[in-house]
Amino acid sequence: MPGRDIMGIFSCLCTKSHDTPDENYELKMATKTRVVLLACGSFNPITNMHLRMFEIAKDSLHKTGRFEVIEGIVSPVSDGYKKKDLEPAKHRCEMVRRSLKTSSWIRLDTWESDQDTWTETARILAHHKAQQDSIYNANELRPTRNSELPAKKKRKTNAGTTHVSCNMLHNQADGQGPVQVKLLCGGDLLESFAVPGLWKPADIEDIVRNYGLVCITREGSNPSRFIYENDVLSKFQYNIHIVTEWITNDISATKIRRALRRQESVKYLVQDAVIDYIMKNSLYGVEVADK
Ligand SMILES: Nc1ncnc2c1ncn2[C@@H]1O[C@H](COP(=O)(O)OP(=O)(O)OP(=O)(O)O)[C@@H](O)[C@H]1O
Ligand SMILES: NC(=O)c1ccc[n+]([C@@H]2O[C@H](COP(=O)(O)O)[C@@H](O)[C@H]2O)c1
Ligand SMILES: [Zn+2]
Repeated sequence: MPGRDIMGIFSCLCTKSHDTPDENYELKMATKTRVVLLACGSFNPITNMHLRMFEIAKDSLHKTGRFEVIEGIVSPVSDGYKKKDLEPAKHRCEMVRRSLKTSSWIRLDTWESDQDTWTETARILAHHKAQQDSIYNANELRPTRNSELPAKKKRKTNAGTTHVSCNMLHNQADGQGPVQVKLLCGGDLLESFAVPGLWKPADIEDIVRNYGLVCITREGSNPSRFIYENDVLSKFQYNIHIVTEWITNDISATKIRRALRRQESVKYLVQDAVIDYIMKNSLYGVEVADK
């Protein structure tokens, strides 16, 4: 008789009994989904608000009691994005790297910025999901060929069939399920989904259906209303986590670049290590006094 998993979603034919909740049932129900937060953007340059975004999102996901955020990834867009005033990726990445020196859980990933051409965000998510899955498979899944299973666990399967789905089921039930990679963004990025021709409808659906979004409110955006007005986003609303940032801070990279161009201070708006780097490399039109 097919087993019944604790969430009522999966079933399998293995020897483990799913029919009666075991003594670890409550524990299993409390098991958290591990999440990697992926932020895509220009980071031109990275600001304190980009960094805050990760902290706010992590707190909010943890408060649900359902998620454990295990890593944050900053993925700067490649030079192929060709946005106005975009500094070369090597500079943007170096500023990200330096600004993350004080974080124990957020890291720079240069896979996207290393590409010669611009890459759609759905492809970036797919890349990082594949990375996570390969770690998961190597460390935890360890697919067992049916022939290697202990005799009492052998089942009638096609000879040599890999016992993956069943192992996966148990790993999930044991809380060791695959890591989810969610797109972390501000309200403006979410609302850019409505800009004609900017995002493929299939990519939008892929992102919200297969990955999930964590969206931080931002001055001038109303993510809840935006989702309400969009059929696809409404359908997958369960996979979109909106976080209201009450300590509002309207830092934007555009404003930072403007201030720098005008030789105004940006101290306490971006990390000191980033300011140092901007000064040393005369980025964003900064004129260095002793030059
Ligand atoms: N103040 C903020 N509040 C919430 N989200 C933000 C904020 N600043 C940036 N983000 C988010 O960070 C991600 C990367 O954004 P991006 O690099 O475009 O920064 P930006 O400040 O919007 O820069 P620019 O002004 O050059 O567009 C996006 O998802 C964006 O919505
Ligand atoms: N179709 C898409 O996948 C698509 C379209 C527009 C922007 N984006 C991404 O959104 C981010 C926007 O960053 P900016 O706000 O700095 O332009 C970038 O990472 C960019 O690659 C993706
Ligand atoms: Zn932006």
